[in-house]
Parts: sequence; C-alpha cells; structure tokens
Amino acid sequence: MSKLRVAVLGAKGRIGSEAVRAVEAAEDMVLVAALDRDDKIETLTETDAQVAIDLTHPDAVLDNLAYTTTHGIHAVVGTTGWTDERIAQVQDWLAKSPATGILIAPNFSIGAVLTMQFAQQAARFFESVEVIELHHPNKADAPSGTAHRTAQLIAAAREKAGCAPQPDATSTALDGARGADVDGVPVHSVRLRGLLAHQEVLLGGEGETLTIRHDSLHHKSFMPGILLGVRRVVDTPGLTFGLENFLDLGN
Ligand SMILES: NC(=O)C1=CN([C@@H]2O[C@H](COP(=O)(O)OP(=O)(O)OC[C@H]3O[C@@H](n4cnc5c(N)ncnc54)[C@H](OP(=O)(O)O)[C@@H]3O)[C@@H](O)[C@H]2O)C=CC1
Ligand SMILES: O=C(O)C1=N[C@H](C(=O)O)C[C@H](O)C1
Repeated sequence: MSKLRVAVLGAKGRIGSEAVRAVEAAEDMVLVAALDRDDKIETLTETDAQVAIDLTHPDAVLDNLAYTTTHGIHAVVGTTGWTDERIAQVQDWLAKSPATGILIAPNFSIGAVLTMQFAQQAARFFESVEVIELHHPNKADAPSGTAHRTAQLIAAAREKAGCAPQPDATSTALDGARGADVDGVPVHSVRLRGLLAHQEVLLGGEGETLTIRHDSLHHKSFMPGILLGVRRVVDTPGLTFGLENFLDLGN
C-alpha cells in the first residue's frame, strides 16, 4: 500500500514540530514538506502533498486553506480562531472542490474530546455551568478553541433541554470578572508559565457540584488524534468539525 504524502505547516512551532516527528514515525505516512513562516506554500503542490496539517496561527490558516482546497489537497487543521464567518468561507471553497476533505479539530487529544462530550451530556442536569481554561502564556487566542467549542456544545444541550438561564445575581463587576460570555456560558482564561493546556468544566446544582477536568501535559497528547485525522480525512470529502466525528463514540 502506498504511503500517505503529508506536509506540516507551522513545522517549527510547539505543536508543529511534534507533528513533524509523529508523521516521520508513522509507518503509513511520508513527510514530504515541513513549512513554516516565509516558506513558499507552492512547495505543497511541488512535492505532491496529499494532506496538509495546519498548526500555524489564526491569522495564517485561512490563506493556507484557500491554497490547499483550490489545489485538492486535504487538510487537517488544529489552528484555532474559528468563527461562523470563517467556517462559511471554508465551506465556499470546498463547494468548488467537492472531493477535498478538511478536518478542523479544536482539540486533537482524546481526553479533551471526551471532556467536551461529558460536559455536553451533563449540562442539562445542573443549574450552573462555567468553563475555565488554563494555558501557557505564549498562546495567541483567548478563550482557547477548545473552551469556546465546549461552551457552544453546553449551550446547545441546555437550549435543547429547555434549561432556564443560569442564576447570577452579579449587579456590579470589573470588566472581565465574570469571564467571556459564549452563548450564555461564562468562559474564564488563565495564562500561566509552567502550564500547557488544561480545562475544567464546573457544574453546580442544589447541594452538589461536578467538575470535569482535562490536562494535556505534553504535545504528544495531540498526536494520535492528528494521525487519525490524516488517515480519515482522505476518504471524507467536505468539512468535518471536531475529531469526535472520527472516533465512533456511538452518539
Ligand atoms: N487542535 C489542537 O489540538 C491544538 C491546536 N493548537 C493550535 O495550533 C496553533 C499553533 O500553536 P503553537 O504550536 O503553540 O504555536 P507556535 O507559535 O509555537 O507555532 C506556530 C508556528 O507557525 C508558524 N507560522 C506562522 N504563520 C505561518 C504560515 N503562514 N505558514 C507556516 N507557518 C506559519 C509560526 O512562525 P512564527 O513563530 O515566526 O510566527 C510558528 O513557527 C494555535 O492556533 C494553537 O491554538 C495547539 C495545540 C493543540
Ligand atoms: O494553543 C494551545 O496550546 C492549544 N490550543 C488549542 C485550543 O485553543 O483549544 C488546543 C489545546 O488547548 C492547546
């Protein structure tokens, strides 16, 4: 069986450099390009890349996807900063290149994906729910893509179940004290030297609380998900949002 021809964009970055090692170590893949800022993206077509893994920056990812999609190169995207408008733009490009697949995953770690699933399941049973994400201080975006997605999933589950708005008597607050409001769910961002990527979902009801916590302690935690994404995206045309779609979770 021929090996998948894979390129990494953001190859010198924290997660990109780990992805380069993971692709090199994968028996069914060959690394054909490792590009970073200022490298020319045309290398992707020159090296006949089948899949590009984008781990760059929210400011760079759309230009990269414009190129890959136009040239029929599948993409596995970990870069954050996704809004409805940006996703609609990607869908437009895909409509003109219907055989191409793109996986955008807010988080490639299995534990983080499960955290999102558990939070979604639990959300309707508690009056209150808030999300705290904690990351290294070099992170560009806040809240994290994972926390943003977690809050969206929680809000959708609560709306579907007809939950009342969360209790909160705050009538005076410093700017930011109650976090960012994502569809009615407060999301708090901590940036702290020594951390990598961590998230807590706090749920509270009368006389009880439930805390769902996940910790990524090393960038290796994201690699099995990225490699799975590469293997699956080549047979999955169109946009897939979230690694859970490739995990056969049975829901
Ligand atoms: N989905 C997931 O599971 C995960 C997602 N991420 C996300 O991945 C992204 C990268 O994170 P991280 O590795 O920590 O960041 P880094 O800043 O360490 O790495 C990003 C790299 O991409 C380079 N870069 C910038 N623009 C381009 C471009 N146009 N083409 C190619 N390379 C470019 C940067 O260069 P320069 O330094 O010169 O700017 C840098 O080397 C973030 O959005 C982060 O949130 C991170 C971990 C897990
Ligand atoms: O920047 C990071 O480090 C991470 N980014 C992703 C996010 O914003 O959710 C995934 C993980 O949290 C690590």
